[in-house]
Amino acid sequence: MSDSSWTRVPPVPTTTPGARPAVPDPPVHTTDPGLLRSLEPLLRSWLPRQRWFAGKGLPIGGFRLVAATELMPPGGRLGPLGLLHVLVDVEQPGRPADCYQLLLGAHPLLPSALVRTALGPAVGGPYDGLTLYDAPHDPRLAALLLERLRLPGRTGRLRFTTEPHAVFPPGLTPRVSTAEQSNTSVVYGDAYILKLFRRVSPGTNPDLELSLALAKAGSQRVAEPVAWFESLEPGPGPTAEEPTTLGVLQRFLPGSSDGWALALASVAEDGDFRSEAAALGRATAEVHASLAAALPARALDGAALERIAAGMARRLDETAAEVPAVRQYADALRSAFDDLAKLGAGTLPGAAVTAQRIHGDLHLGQALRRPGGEWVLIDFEGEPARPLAERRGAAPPVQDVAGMLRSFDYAAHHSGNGPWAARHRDAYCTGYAAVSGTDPREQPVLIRAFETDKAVYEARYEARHRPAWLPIPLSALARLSTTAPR
Ligand SMILES: Nc1ncnc2c1ncn2[C@@H]1O[C@H](COP(=O)(O)OP(=O)(O)O)[C@@H](O)[C@H]1O
Ligand SMILES: O=P(O)(O)O[C@H]1O[C@H](CO)[C@@H](O[C@H]2O[C@H](CO)[C@@H](O)[C@H](O)[C@H]2O)[C@H](O)[C@H]1O
Repeated sequence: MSDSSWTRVPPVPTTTPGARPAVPDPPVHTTDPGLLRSLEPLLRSWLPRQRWFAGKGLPIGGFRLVAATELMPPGGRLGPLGLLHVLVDVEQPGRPADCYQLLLGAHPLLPSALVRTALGPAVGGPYDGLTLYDAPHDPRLAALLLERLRLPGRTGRLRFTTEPHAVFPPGLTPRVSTAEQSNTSVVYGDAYILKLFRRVSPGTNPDLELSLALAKAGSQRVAEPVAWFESLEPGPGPTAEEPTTLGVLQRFLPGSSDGWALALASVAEDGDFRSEAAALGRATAEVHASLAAALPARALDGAALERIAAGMARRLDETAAEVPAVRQYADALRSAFDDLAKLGAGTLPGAAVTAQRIHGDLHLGQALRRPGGEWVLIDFEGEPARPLAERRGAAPPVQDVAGMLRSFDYAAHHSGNGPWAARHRDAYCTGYAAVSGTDPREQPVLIRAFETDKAVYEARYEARHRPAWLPIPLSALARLSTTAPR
């Protein structure tokens, strides 16, 4: 992203529901090195404590202010009343700089409800003497963000887009979602949910791209995006001209339960969740069909399959180097990827494989069951650890199926009921096959390779974030290392 800038903008005008007044004239950009100097000591201590901070355990080398923009309430003035929007690059040894989105409030004296969200008092710079805190937790500033989202247009280098039919009623009470998350979400009056991406990559986030494509195709399997905002700061590489997605406001699905919670409840009572699992399989296949129709899809040639297999083998090697417990299985697991490459080379038989846009990180927690029983898929971001270009590429849909099969295994092993997994994995595949016409169980080489790749990813994820859960993917790797495809 480009030179540092600090943007102070005029107040957002008051609006009435449905009205779309123009956004004020372009604001003034100023460079203020004092701002970064005052933020630095606070960020050094606060950032590593955030769940979404990717570089945990590594020292922070330095910061680079990408952009700072102050959003103002109607009639507001700078300082305690505004919301400071910051994009900052964080440099750490051994990894490319990560760009984080911060939304900060500043106040001389924090109310007790906000104390735990404090970064600390700023010393020097434009906020000297004010305590900075995480703005999404402040209902006043969260409401200000929603107010800004209802007005399409630019504020500095931030661009706000609103779907023409979206009408936000006034007075929606904001609350930060307590779900364990990679990002931060604010729920407004059980009507909308605003997901604020924390670690941002230049370009369009697939969560916006895919849920918008599905909604525009009339799919009922997605929560419709109604507004979003982006940074117009140019980024490096091929997406330099594309805006960077920062936040997406979607319809909230009240009364829905996530698949992980439902599955855990079923495992605990050794219950029968098979009709729900089959419905989820059907929903997955419907989403795949809609994505294949809306966005490019193609048949994969042998060389492409061999490249996919090589990528899986590389990730296995990287994971074995990072997670010692994986090493004992590595040689045996490589056979899964060798078989996939042989499928590509034509020395193992198998049906043609297509690639298309997919969910990319499908698991039970990414499926919401509405009160009427219909499943909706959320969070189309892909695996957060993969580069954006890879997450936006086409991939075989069996990758999503494998992700969900892993999730049934997770739910069962989490509560020590292995047989539950087998029954529900079968039911999910039956549902998927009924709609797609392709039964994943009849593609043993493909499913074993993708399941292995996912379990390898999970081993690294758990080692980094939840070491106590590492035995779950390890037990899958043990199974997959001895299971030849059926
Ligand atoms: N449209 C929605 N309606 C209701 N709840 C939602 C909706 N979208 C997300 N959620 C809730 O918010 C949680 C986090 O959303 P998600 O998109 O998975 O964020 P993250 O990428 O940060 O993990 C979900 O587990 C779900 O409980
Ligand atoms: O939902 P996220 O996009 O943050 O996905 C990441 O975190 C998930 C855990 O919250 C992780 O999923 C793994 O644990 C789940 C149970 O908590 C399980 O259902 C999944 O099958 C398992 O992969 C996901 O891998 C990670 O990308």
